[in-house]
Amino acid sequence: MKTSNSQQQLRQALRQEVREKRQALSAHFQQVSAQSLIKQLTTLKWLTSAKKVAIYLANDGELDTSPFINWCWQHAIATYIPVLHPFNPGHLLFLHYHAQSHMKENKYGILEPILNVNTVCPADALDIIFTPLVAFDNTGARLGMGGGYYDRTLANLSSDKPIVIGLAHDCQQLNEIPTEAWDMPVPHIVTPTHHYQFDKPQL
Ligand SMILES: Nc1nc2c(c(=O)[nH]1)N(C=O)[C@@H](CNc1ccc(C(=O)N[C@@H](CCC(=O)O)C(=O)O)cc1)CN2
Ligand SMILES: Nc1ncnc2c1ncn2[C@@H]1O[C@H](COP(=O)(O)OP(=O)(O)OP(=O)(O)O)[C@@H](O)[C@H]1O
Repeated sequence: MKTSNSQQQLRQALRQEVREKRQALSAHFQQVSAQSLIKQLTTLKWLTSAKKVAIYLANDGELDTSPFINWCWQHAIATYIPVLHPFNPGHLLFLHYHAQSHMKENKYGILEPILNVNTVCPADALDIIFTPLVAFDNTGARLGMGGGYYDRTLANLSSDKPIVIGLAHDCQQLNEIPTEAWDMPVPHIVTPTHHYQFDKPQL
């Protein structure tokens, strides 16, 4: 797909700016934010009936999800973590993640469970997909790390079943993200202080 170089440069500059902001957050702020995130998420009605959720392990100053993952385990909710697809570049698999999971670093230095086809969950079979993101705006536009992994995952969902919820620090909100045709907006963003809900655009 053809897109202007200046728009790509702007997106790259916004990514860099927000990544630097979140990398600069203190360990204490990260801890407090992770606890506030649990408070926000546990009020969501979808969590009451959820059995399988996709989540991520924080990297690069992302909002720390580990206390929430523990909360899920205590409430019999199975957690799944993105693993870079071994044969299908740009795609993700979601693998069961539990206290005994054997982990290794992927090419980006992010921990992921060692591949085991028996513990893969198809994205459509998840109840909730919590996505990482670099920046979001007040229309629900989402800018990721630049690999297109979640754009592909969300574009390939064949049902409306998984609820898609982006997770971010408040400082990751921007006034406007210049979007591309392939960008998949998210209907919900949860931060430590807010739950933003975006309406589907009218066709
Ligand atoms: N915690 C977490 N896990 C995740 C994601 C994420 O955003 N956060 N992803 C969401 O998609 C996928 C990984 N996507 C990523 C894409 C680019 C880079 C990255 O660091 N890119 C470098 C260039 C690295 C290289 O190519 O050598 C860069 O942009 O500087 C990291 C993760 C799957 N797992
Ligand atoms: N559904 C798709 N099918 C094919 N290519 C795609 C799709 N979605 C995104 N891409 C490609 O992926 C590349 C990266 O896209 P983009 O910069 O928007 O990623 P991102 O949203 O920042 O990353 P992520 O989704 O992993 O968080 C682009 O070259 C884009 O063309």
